[in-house]
Amino acid sequence: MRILIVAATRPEINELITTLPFTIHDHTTGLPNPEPGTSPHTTHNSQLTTQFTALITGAGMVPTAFALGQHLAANRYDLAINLGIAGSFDREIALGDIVNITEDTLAELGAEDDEEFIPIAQLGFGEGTFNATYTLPANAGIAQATAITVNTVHGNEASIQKLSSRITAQIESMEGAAFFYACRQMGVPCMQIRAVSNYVEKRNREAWKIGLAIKNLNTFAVEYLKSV
Ligand SMILES: O=C(O)c1cccc(C(=O)CC[C@H]2O[C@@H](n3cnc4c(=O)[nH]cnc43)[C@H](O)[C@@H]2O)c1
Repeated sequence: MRILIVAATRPEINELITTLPFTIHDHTTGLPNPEPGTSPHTTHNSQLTTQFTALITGAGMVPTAFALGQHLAANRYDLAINLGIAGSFDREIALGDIVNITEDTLAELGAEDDEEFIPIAQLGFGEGTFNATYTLPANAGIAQATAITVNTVHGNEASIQKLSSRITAQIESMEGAAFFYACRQMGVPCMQIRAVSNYVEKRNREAWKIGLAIKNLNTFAVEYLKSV
């Protein structure tokens, strides 16, 4: 079995890729890929042979789509998993919690019509919402959530109110929908797991729990990948 882990930044998955044997492709360094000494690794367990590859894309949907398009054109995977931290609109989700994203929307893709927003699908020349094709089993105990993907992290109450009046989502990231899109285009089964580092609110960086979110995300990912 071949599993691809996709992350925006190295710190988000560093514990995972230094705990389990990974082939690493890092688009943020300018160094050769795969990183020397990291390829190939095969983990044997009682049932099957698993190979883990990490693709670090850089933050945002453009770097994610480009890196994935390039990588998936030359490599075959049984499952791709997008791991990262994220913001939450939903205060029922605690900082540090992990969620399994089932649906993700390119929230800014469309047109303004004065005060109204027309989504790309309504304009008739594209799609803005993409879905996971693989989800965690219910006994994993991880809640499912919906998400939006943005170029600009929301940090202004007026723009958050305006967005919330036209779209209902619990989670915000800068890559998720681009990841689902690229996987769909290349026919790769895909899943997205996010750990909440902050609430979507007027920018308040001191309240962000990045360390906690990254720790929880990596603890989950190590255990999950050991079990597959
Ligand atoms: O400052 C640090 O120590 C640090 C370490 C690792 C990663 C970061 C990032 O800022 C990662 C950026 C990444 O996080 C996602 N994210 C997090 N919160 C939000 C949000 O409220 N809205 C949208 N995206 C968010 C995003 O996917 C970025 O790629 C910092």
